[in-house]
Amino acid sequence: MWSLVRKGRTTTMTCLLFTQSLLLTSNSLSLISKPSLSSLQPHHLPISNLSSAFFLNPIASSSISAFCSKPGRAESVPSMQSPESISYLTQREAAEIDETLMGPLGFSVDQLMELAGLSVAASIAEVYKSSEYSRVLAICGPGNNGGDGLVAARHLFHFGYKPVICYPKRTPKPLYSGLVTQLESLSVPFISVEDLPLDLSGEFDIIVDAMFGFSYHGSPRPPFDGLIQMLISSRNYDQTRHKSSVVVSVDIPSGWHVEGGDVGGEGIRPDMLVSLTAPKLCAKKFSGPHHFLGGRFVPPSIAEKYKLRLPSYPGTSMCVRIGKPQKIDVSALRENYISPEFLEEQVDSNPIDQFRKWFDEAVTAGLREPNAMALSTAGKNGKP
Ligand SMILES: NC(=O)C1=CN([C@@H]2O[C@H](COP(=O)(O)OP(=O)(O)OC[C@H]3O[C@@H](n4cnc5c(N)ncnc54)[C@H](OP(=O)(O)O)[C@@H]3O)[C@@H](O)[C@H]2O)[C@@H](O)CC1
Ligand SMILES: [K+]
Repeated sequence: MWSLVRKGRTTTMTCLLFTQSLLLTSNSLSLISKPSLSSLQPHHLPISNLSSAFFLNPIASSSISAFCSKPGRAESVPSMQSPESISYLTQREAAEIDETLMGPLGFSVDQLMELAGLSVAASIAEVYKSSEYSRVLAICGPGNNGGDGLVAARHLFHFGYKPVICYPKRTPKPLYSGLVTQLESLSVPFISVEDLPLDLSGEFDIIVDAMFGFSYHGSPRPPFDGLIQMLISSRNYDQTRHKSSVVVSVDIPSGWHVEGGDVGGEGIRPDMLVSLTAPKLCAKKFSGPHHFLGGRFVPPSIAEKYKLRLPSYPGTSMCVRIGKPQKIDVSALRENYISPEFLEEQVDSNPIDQFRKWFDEAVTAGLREPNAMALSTAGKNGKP
């Protein structure tokens, strides 16, 4: 926010830079609504032709205030999808699609795992910023779900998080040993089950549950039974003393029946579920706040064969939010626009130059659509 104050005058100008729509107004000036300045039609005023009449001359004005949305809120917002309009897979369908992708369709498991893990990391980064949730524990199982966890941890490292890996049942295949080497080369620590702290919430902000995916069956065997219990305890942690770590499940909340969900009612309750390829039936029972879909690699032939109704991914995003929209704490949205006062003498006498300065500042601050703006003015009587 910039504000200009000169005592003894009553005239006011307010300049608002928005991230979405363009609206230019003044007492008697024309009204320009969407689209953004850069794409104005001829009958609209292009930015270079904006007459100084659109801006209150700083010398004649007494007070200028400009507000802009806070930098860093440029989070890409994936589209919401109604759960009813999305297909859910049985365990058999999930395995069949996997086989088709890696058989006749020519994909390799490495490729799909890389995209799956990247989707998981991207989903996490959409919701849990590294500035607040940097300490990540990825608990990885013996199969491909565990591989997704290893890949996600590597991407999270590159996104600025500090991952630690618990990988108790390593699979001696080159794919997995390669993933381990890649993490080791980044000095990402591996921790044994025995060395895990009893209180995971005290040590980690995010726990990535990559133990079991769609091939899980029966009851969890050691050491995963104990690990699942640790995740349940971490969620029940006394939240008055600490913030509890958030649990992000990859494809299936580990221990849940792939189709029936948490049938015993005592399983893990993840905060986030990242379904891969398409959600499995158990995802209908997921009641946490963040359900994402990742694995942007489903060819139309697969979608047609299995009559899959899947959401479209926004832009170039590797993930899309599905299910209910994120609950928003309205009070947390409020931002305090405090900036040093700035004096009329500091304002450029040429309003176009002044505007350019503000525009450059908005670009530098990383605002979304800095070219979208609204300008309003008030007359000498202080009225708009
Ligand atoms: N296109 C796609 O679909 C893609 C899928 N991808 C990912 O692959 C996942 C499926 O992977 P997956 O098939 O390797 O099986 P997964 O669920 O990781 O576990 C198997 C391991 O768990 C073990 N195990 C089973 N039950 C157990 C128990 N009760 N207690 C203990 N252990 C138990 C089992 O051992 P076994 O029972 O055979 O002795 C085996 O070692 C999928 O969910 C997704 O995340 C992406 O990577 C790429 C794209
Ligand atoms: K999982």
